[in-house]
Amino acid sequence: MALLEIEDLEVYYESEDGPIKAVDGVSFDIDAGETVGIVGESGCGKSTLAKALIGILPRNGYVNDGTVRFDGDTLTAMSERRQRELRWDEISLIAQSAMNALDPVYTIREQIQEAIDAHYPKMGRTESQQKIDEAFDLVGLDRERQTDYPHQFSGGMRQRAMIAMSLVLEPSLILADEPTTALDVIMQDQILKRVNEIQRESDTAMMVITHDVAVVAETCDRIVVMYAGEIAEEGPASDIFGKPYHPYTLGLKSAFPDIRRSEQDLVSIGGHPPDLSNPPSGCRFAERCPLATDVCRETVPPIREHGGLSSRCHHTDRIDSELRPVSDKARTWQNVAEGANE
Ligand SMILES: Nc1ncnc2c1ncn2[C@@H]1O[C@H](COP(=O)(O)OP(=O)(O)OP(=O)(O)O)[C@@H](O)[C@H]1O
Repeated sequence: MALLEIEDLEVYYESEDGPIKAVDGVSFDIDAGETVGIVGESGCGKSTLAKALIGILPRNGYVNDGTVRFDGDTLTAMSERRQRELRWDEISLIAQSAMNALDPVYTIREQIQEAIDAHYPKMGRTESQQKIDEAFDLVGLDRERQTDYPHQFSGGMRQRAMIAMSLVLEPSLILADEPTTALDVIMQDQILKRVNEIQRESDTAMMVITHDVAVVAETCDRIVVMYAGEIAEEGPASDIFGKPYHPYTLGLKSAFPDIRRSEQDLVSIGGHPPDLSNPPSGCRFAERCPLATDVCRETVPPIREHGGLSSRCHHTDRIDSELRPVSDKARTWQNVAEGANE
């Protein structure tokens, strides 16, 4: 049994134009100790998915259908109170705004101590101090800085402190929503690798949410690529980055600079994701896809398997010959938006 099982999950937002289908029929599992990356452009439903998993959707958001099981318990059938308890005990969120979540009037140590007190009210001071020291060591922060206030920390250090705070509580699952957005690339890489090591030592599962595929390339075991509320493609990280079979993944991959290659076109996928209150009836990516034909615009694509990959595309058989060779050229993606392949 997987630690987290998501089955046909639908998470919608109420709006004047009808429900916004931010997550629309998403299914995947995360095993204990596994790191799964959720990637996709802004607005594809990544944060909504994370918020639904731990029951912190905004007032107009709701789980329309589907189930989420955590360690065998069905989260989607639980009261919000029970979900909250579980969230504190077992699932920890490192949110986009984590860096700013520290309270300016308390020292870092006091804030971590408070989190420990809330979770483990019976733990003595010596043990909790030991845990804080260990957590500081793990994220590479100097123990002597525990008595600093947040403003004495740089952005990167504040983020490390937040990660230390979530690790001290020993969750079984860490949800990291754009955990390193505000940091430079080298720092991002260092922190994620460190969290990765810690997580492997303790068998903690992790779900990393990001729009930057490079961030998750080395740290994740498996990648789920989301587009317009659906899973476009999923599979082992090595295949997703090495040889994906969904046009969107190819575009996304080319849109991020590869530091190992010196000469590279700056690629951006032309056009915009569809309106999620009225998504297209066929493939949601068709309008921006260089391979799209009539069948894509009319019929929901089947899920095709290529090795370990599952790709929701009508034309996976044309990827190798037609798209892969030109996927890193800017014009491949620009022409579509300009209607050149109609
Ligand atoms: N409170 C809300 N009310 C209505 N629609 C919302 C709300 N929050 C998000 N949405 C919509 O739901 C869709 C998915 O948004 P979500 O924030 O989950 O995407 P995302 O992939 O996490 O984007 P980002 O990377 O920018 O955070 C978008 O179309 C967004 O406009």
